[in-house]
Amino acid sequence: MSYSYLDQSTYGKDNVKFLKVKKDKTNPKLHEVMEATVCVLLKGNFDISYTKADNAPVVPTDTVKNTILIFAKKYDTFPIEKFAAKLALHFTSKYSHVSGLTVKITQDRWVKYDVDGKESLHSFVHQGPEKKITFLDWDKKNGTSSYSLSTSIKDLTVLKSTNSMFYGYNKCEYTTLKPTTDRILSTDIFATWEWNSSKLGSLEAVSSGSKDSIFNGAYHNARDITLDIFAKENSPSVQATMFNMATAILKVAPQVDYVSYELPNKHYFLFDFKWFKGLENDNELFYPSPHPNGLIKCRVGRQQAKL
Ligand SMILES: O=c1[nH]c(=O)c2[nH]c(=O)[nH]c2[nH]1
Repeated sequence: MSYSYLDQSTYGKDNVKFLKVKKDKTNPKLHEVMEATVCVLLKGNFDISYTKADNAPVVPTDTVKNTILIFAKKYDTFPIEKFAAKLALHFTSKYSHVSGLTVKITQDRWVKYDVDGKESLHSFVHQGPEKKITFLDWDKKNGTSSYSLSTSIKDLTVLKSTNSMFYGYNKCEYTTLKPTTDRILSTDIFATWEWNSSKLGSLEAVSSGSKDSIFNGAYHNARDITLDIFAKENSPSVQATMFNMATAILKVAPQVDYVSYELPNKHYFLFDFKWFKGLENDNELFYPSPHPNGLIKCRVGRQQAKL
């Protein structure tokens, strides 16, 4: 009897990068670029490669990389949720011992800019660290209508210079924070919406493109709602604001079951100049305090209708 056993395993290729130019000869306005980073990790019966040093079942990670790039060339990569489903169906049907997989695709944000008052047909500005991410986790045994799929916006950095408050919190002998009705609020938005696979449709339907408008609509709605509420609300706290954002997204995305936010509270502290000839500071001069930062998370679901 051996001392150990293989409890879990998965493997594949991470950081597979490509830039795809989507050309449309009939309508040059539809010309787009996608820069993406893909991670595909296979699940299945690869046990002997770990326990017996037998590589017979191993689909090399190099093959996984080549497949991702060939598929990116041959098929539409927009939206990334569809491309993830396409890859998932391929790896699980091509190799019978692959029982499932995870696919993560991270898309850079390249946006066309205006030249002479008109949107350029082919020149883009990179929007910094902001990303769109999709994550698919699927086990073949559950059938193609049962999978776990989510989409996120990550690292969208925002700041508002007023209309943010924080007061009424618990106070004890450790509390030094002063309540405020006017502070800086800044965060790196990380929002995730989790799809209900039975409402969305099978992986075949997702990979066929018939759900593209649902994915595109949810992404644009989630981004707009996040930025809109951030700007419009006189925020009582990060907690209350993120809950309102999540609720608003659930209202417009019926195929989504949960919306999560993970928001650092990137503090900017008012500098006290009173020591300098009593100089007043009317919420004008702050110093960024990158650490420690608050970190506030929530996952919001839809209330079941009461019978
Ligand atoms: O919006 C906030 N939520 C908190 O929980 C918190 N805690 C803190 O010190 N400042 C803030 N701000």
